[in-house]
Amino acid sequence: MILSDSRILEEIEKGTIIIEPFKRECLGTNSYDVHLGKYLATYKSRVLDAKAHNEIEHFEIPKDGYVLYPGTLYLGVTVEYTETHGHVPFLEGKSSTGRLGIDIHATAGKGDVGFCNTWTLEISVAQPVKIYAGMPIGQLIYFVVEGKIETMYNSKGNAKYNNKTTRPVESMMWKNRF
Ligand SMILES: Nc1ccn([C@H]2C[C@H](O)[C@@H](COP(=O)(O)OP(=O)(O)OP(=O)(O)O)O2)c(=O)n1
Repeated sequence: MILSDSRILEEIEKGTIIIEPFKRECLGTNSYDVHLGKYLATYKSRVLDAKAHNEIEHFEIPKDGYVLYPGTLYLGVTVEYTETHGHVPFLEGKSSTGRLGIDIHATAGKGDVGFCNTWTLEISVAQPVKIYAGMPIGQLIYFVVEGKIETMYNSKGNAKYNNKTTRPVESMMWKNRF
């Protein structure tokens, strides 16, 4: 089950869903629109190593926009900081971004119960496209979770992406033992 607009509002009232900043006009029928933050990042190395800590460099999107090109993975970040304490948040694209050939996640759309942070976007594009800080970039939807949560994401010793930030965060795969 996906939360409706009125249920999302109820959860916000209770404090079990936090979206900052929150604007009523960004609330859709059963989703909330999130926006592209001003920081982007790319990996320093062209060849990434899944066992290594691949470093990124951050840069700001200029006021008059920044052109993204195919063949490069850009890490972006939502303007919105979110907390979700009782539901499973999912980050989805928007039809309007998809129609511009912009993918906002490579494989991960699901969030965890207890995730408290801005969302890192794994951006790739089908053809060159200019993007702007503050543009609508995706939407959050909230699923009802079935069953008791034993380990909330925010208390999990190995939660890798819960350190509050306004910048995109690189892959922390290197922290996994494999
Ligand atoms: N495009 C996405 C998808 C998810 N997340 C956030 C919300 C999730 O709660 C958190 C962790 O996502 P995953 O569980 O998919 O990531 P991992 O399994 O790699 O990390 P961990 O071991 O920390 O769970 O990252 C994000 O910022 N951007």
